[in-house]
Amino acid sequence: MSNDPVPPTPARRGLLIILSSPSGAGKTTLARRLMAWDPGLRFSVSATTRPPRAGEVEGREYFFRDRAAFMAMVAAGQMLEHAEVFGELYGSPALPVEEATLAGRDVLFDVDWQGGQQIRNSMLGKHTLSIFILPPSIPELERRLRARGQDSDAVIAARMRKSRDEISHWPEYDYVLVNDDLDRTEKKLKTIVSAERMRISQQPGLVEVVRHLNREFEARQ
Ligand SMILES: Nc1nc2c(ncn2[C@@H]2O[C@H](COP(=O)(O)OP(=O)(O)O)[C@@H](O)[C@H]2O)c(=O)[nH]1
Ligand SMILES: Nc1ncnc2c1ncn2[C@@H]1O[C@H](COP(=O)(O)OP(=O)(O)O)[C@@H](O)[C@H]1O
Repeated sequence: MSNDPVPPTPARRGLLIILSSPSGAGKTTLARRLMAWDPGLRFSVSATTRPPRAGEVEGREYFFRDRAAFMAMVAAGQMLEHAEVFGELYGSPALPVEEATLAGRDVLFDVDWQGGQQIRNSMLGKHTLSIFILPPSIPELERRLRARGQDSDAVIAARMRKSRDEISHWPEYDYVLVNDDLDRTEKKLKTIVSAERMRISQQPGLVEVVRHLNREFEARQ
C-alpha cells in the first residue's frame, strides 16, 4: 500500500463567504471585524453608482462609478453578479475573486439577497458559505440606521421599507445570526467561518496526512 503512486493533491480553492442583511443590521461592522481577525481574507470591493458617504474611500469601501461606466463593466462580462438596490446599481467584479480563490484565499462579500443568489449560481459558486444577519427588532434596526448618521430621513425610510423584503430571503442562507450583542455576534461569525474551513472539502491536504499515518502504521508491523 505504501508503494501506491501519490495522487496529485488538488490545491484548496478559496471559499466565497456571503454576508447579507437588511440595511442597518450590522453587516458592514461585522465584515470589518472579520477582516481584522483574518488578514488572509480578501474583501470583495463592489462597484456602485451610489455616491460616496463621508469617510468612504474609492477602492476601499466601493469603486464609485457612473451608470455608463458601471454598465460598460457589465457588458464586458467583468461582473460576477450585479443588481439594483435602493435605485442604485451594485456589482462584484469577478477578476479579484477568481484570482484570490485560485490562490486558496477566502473572499468576503457584503451583498444583498440578489447578489447572494447570483454568486451561489455562478461559475465560481461551488464553495460558498452564506450568512444572513437579522436585527433583534425593527425599532432597533431603525435606531441603528439613524445612529449611523449617514442618511437623510427619506433614505432611511426607503431602507426601512425594503428591509422586510430583504429579511424574507433568510431561508436561502446557510446560517442566520441575530445581531443583538455585537461582540457575541462577532464571536459566532468567527466560529462559523472557522468550522467551515475544517470541512473535508476545504482540506485537500488531508489525503496526504492520512497517507502518512498509514505509512506509520505499516512501519510498526
Ligand atoms: N448585489 C449586490 N449588492 C451589493 C453589492 N455591494 C453592496 N450591496 C448591497 O447593497 C445594499 C446597500 O449597500 P450600502 O449602500 O453600502 O448601504 P448599507 O448596507 O445600508 O450600509 C446592501 O444590502 C449591500 O449588501 C454588490 O456588489 N452586489
Ligand atoms: N449589535 C449591535 N448593537 C448596536 N449597534 C450596532 C450593532 N451592530 C452594528 N451596530 C451599529 O449600527 C449601525 C449600522 O451598522 P452597519 O454595520 O453600518 O450596518 P449595515 O452594513 O448592515 O447597513 C452602525 O452605526 C453600527 O455601529
